[in-house]
Amino acid sequence: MLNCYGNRCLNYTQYQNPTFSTKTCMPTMTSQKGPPSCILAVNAGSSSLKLQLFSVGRSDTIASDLVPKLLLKSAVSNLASPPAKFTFQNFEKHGHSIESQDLKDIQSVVGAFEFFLKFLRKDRSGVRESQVDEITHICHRVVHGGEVGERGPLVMDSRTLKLLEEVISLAPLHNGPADLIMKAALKSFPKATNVAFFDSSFHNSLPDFIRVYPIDQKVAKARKLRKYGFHGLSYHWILKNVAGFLGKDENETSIIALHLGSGASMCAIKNGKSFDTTMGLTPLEGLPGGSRSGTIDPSLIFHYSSRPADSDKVSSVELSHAESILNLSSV
Ligand SMILES: Nc1ncnc2c1ncn2[C@@H]1O[C@H](COP(=O)(O)OP(=O)(O)O)[C@@H](O)[C@H]1O
Ligand SMILES: CC(=O)OP(=O)(O)O
Ligand SMILES: [Mg+2]
Repeated sequence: MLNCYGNRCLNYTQYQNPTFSTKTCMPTMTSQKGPPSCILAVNAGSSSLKLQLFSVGRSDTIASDLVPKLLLKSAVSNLASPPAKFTFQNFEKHGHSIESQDLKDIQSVVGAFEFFLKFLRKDRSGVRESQVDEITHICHRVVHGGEVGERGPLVMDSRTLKLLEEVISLAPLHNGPADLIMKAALKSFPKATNVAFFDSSFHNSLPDFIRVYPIDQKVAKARKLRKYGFHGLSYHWILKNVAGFLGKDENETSIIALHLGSGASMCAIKNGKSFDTTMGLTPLEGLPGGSRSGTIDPSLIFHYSSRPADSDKVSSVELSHAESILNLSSV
């Protein structure tokens, strides 16, 4: 799969349907329509949009292997602290010079994606029209996969988009924009296969005693309230590179990894699998981030939004009810 966290691709296995290995969360991609020609990788984060375009060719050594070649790298960053900044680097253009400009009117990752698509087709981008038309696959980083994304990547169509809409409320800062970007991509590239790769899939190895919150289990099960964990694509990339650096197999590599960006988390990786991570049901839990509190006393929210000392407010009743849910119902 292609990873937009680094400027190199990790591995590219043949694209079969896609199925995937639950062990590594890496997909094997088969296409009914034949091998991919150009792949666009899209990483929508909370403060930036990062994009890379690859062409895919046959390996010189093993004919059946497909090798991606990085053609361009682009980003719109600073979305959480405007003005947004656009960068674009075409590796096929002489000098590989980076184009850079402030985008005063772009405030969202969806706006950034639309700007990128327009720029791609401009002469200035140096990207041939035929290359854009050859985009056969678009790989999207999607933060929350909920239960449908547990086993790995999904080809996006109206049915899978609908399934994913159910988890938007669990990661509104990320999944909402990703949903809009996937819809825009399906519209702009109707012939391309769109695949969602989930940050949460890497953590499907969490042991039950970590995954389960100490709350009423009937409610927890019915509403799928449990630890999911995120930044998994980044953690897999870190794992792969650390294992490579140490000359070990991934399943013999145990590390504590930190992803420190606009969203921040930590992950304990034991023998190549996520064992514990700081983010939970949503990307709010754990370390504080660029625009989020991270873990706070769960009662704080009720005290923050109500004033229990004001006797004339009913909110004090609501407050004690809310706290009793957290206290008594957790037993
Ligand atoms: N070299 C750096 N030094 C300090 N902070 C950085 C550096 N690189 C990135 N950051 C921080 O990370 C943020 C971007 O985080 P990132 O995770 O890449 O984006 P996103 O949250 O959109 O995925 C920036 O807003 C900045 O605060
Ligand atoms: C999951 C998450 O927090 O992602 P990001 O760092 O891109 O905001
Ligand atoms: Mg990020």
